[in-house]
Amino acid sequence: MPDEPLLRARSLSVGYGEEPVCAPVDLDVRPGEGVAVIGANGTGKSTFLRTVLGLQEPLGGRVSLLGSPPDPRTGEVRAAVASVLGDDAFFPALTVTEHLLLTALGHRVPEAREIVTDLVEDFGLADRADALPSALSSGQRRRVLLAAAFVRPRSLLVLDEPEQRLDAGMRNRLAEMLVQEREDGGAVLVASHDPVLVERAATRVVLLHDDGVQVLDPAAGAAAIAAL
Ligand SMILES: Nc1ncnc2c1ncn2[C@@H]1O[C@H](COP(=O)(O)OP(=O)(O)OP(=O)(O)O)[C@@H](O)[C@H]1O
Repeated sequence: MPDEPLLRARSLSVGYGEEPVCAPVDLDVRPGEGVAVIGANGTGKSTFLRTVLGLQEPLGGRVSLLGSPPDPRTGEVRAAVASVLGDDAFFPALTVTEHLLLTALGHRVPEAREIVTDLVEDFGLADRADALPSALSSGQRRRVLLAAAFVRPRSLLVLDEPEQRLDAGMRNRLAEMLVQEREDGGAVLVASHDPVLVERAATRVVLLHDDGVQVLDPAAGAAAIAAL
């Protein structure tokens, strides 16, 4: 279907057991859009992201990713959807550069070495390029995980609180990268507590509550974060 969004949720209820963690969500995410999901701690942002990625079952309603029920195992989803959630998994004997090269080569990125070198620079890791994960700070490990999402082809980028453990300079650069992503026709879905990131990178904001879901413009979304 030509008008099919990358992601569509209709009355999507997410949670654990029988218990929804927030009100049902309606959402479409299309190329060129940046959607930020905001809300107080425990309102279901991560649960929502995991559900739309097919990592957990919805409690009710409908969700489609690339036009089908989300399944992270399909080649189509693996090729088009890059995500960084809360997990922190590394090969202990591979350096920063080797992790990024592995990801790039696994996704058949042409000129992988050049792209990895540029991203190592963009993520402020040039002086740690040959370091093993055990020799990185927590913020540097976070940068490697984020760089791995940017090193591979993608139509939809899904990030769960990417600002975590990043300093102010890196948060600003990340916001710029997300704007560029949209301007290049990519789509971004990001859960965040960072008002600056949300105001700059989002085109639309979804505020999760127990009793309802509000759609806000980016400035109102940033103000809502400050008031949580
Ligand atoms: N595996 C689980 N089993 C049962 N309940 C869970 C599980 N994981 C999370 N929860 C609960 O679900 C609710 C939503 O959690 P979630 O992590 O989605 O919130 P969040 O909005 O991402 O929070 P934060 O801003 O703190 O990251 C919370 O009340 C949490 O305690």
